[in-house]
Amino acid sequence: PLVSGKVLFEKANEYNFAIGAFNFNNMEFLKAILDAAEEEQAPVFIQTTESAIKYAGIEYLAGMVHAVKDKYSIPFALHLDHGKHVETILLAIRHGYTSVMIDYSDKSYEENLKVTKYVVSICAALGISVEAELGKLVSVEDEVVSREEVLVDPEQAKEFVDRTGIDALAPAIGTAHGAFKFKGEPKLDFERLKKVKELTGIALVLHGASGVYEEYVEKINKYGGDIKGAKGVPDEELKKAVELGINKVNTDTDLRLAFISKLRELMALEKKVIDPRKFLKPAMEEVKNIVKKRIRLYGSQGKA
Ligand SMILES: O=C(COP(=O)(O)O)NO
Ligand SMILES: [Ca+2]
Ligand code: NA
Ligand SMILES: [Zn+2]
Repeated sequence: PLVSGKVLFEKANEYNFAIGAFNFNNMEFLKAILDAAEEEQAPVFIQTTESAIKYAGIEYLAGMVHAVKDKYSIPFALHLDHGKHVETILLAIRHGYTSVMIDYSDKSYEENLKVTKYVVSICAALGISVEAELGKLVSVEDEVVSREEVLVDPEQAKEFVDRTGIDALAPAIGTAHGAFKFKGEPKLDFERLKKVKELTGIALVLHGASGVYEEYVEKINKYGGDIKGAKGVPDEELKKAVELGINKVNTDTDLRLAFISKLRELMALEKKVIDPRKFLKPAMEEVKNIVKKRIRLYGSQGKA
């Protein structure tokens, strides 16, 4: 059933595992994610960004979720990912979202604090969980920016959590969105993550966490794509981040790579097909497979 993100954050934080937060913007991805989670008996966050809402319309996205919510035995939250505008937060609440992220990490600390407090005051009354972010999601290649400038400051995180009352915090520790996370070797600031957990004790969220697996990158390049140099967070690093206190792992790029690699392959090989379902169904299966793999990596299988 559809539940508040609060119960998911609390359980993952208490039992020290992570819950997958998988992005969707259409029926195929939504069905693949929920079917995978049901088969793994794992709780999940299903989440939409503001651009997903622009693409499909919130009525379609929220409507599909509410239509199927009682078909699944696992608890799952419908989460607004990277809510950059309070208006979007309010729209999501009106459409039955059960968790929201207010992302003011690109604004001043004071601005982030003020708006986050306001969102918490609304959501707390409604039993809706609130996630916020501190620091910037940019891959920290030393020559580009100094780590201090962009990564989360653990002391500041402590004050931010105490003054806002958020349910979960996304601390920037060196990851970045998309398929090109690192130029050199992947580098997550585990010391910083450890300090944030010790000081705040709350549920933590890792953004830009996709693994960007070689098999999908190669397949995309083989069948007409060109994403050479794509690199993500290695499984071992991800596991270490979960051990150090990450409780929600945002996963978007891995699902895209799985879907597109299968789509490109079939588009290249099946020259007589004109029924989209002949391509979309196998592509959905690929998404389901990668979601199951990531659920197991996060340690949340069987934790429904
Ligand atoms: O942080 C993410 C997704 O990150 P990836 O691009 O690594 O899947 N969504 O909010
Ligand atoms: Ca951000
Ligand atoms: Na989020
Ligand atoms: Zn993100």
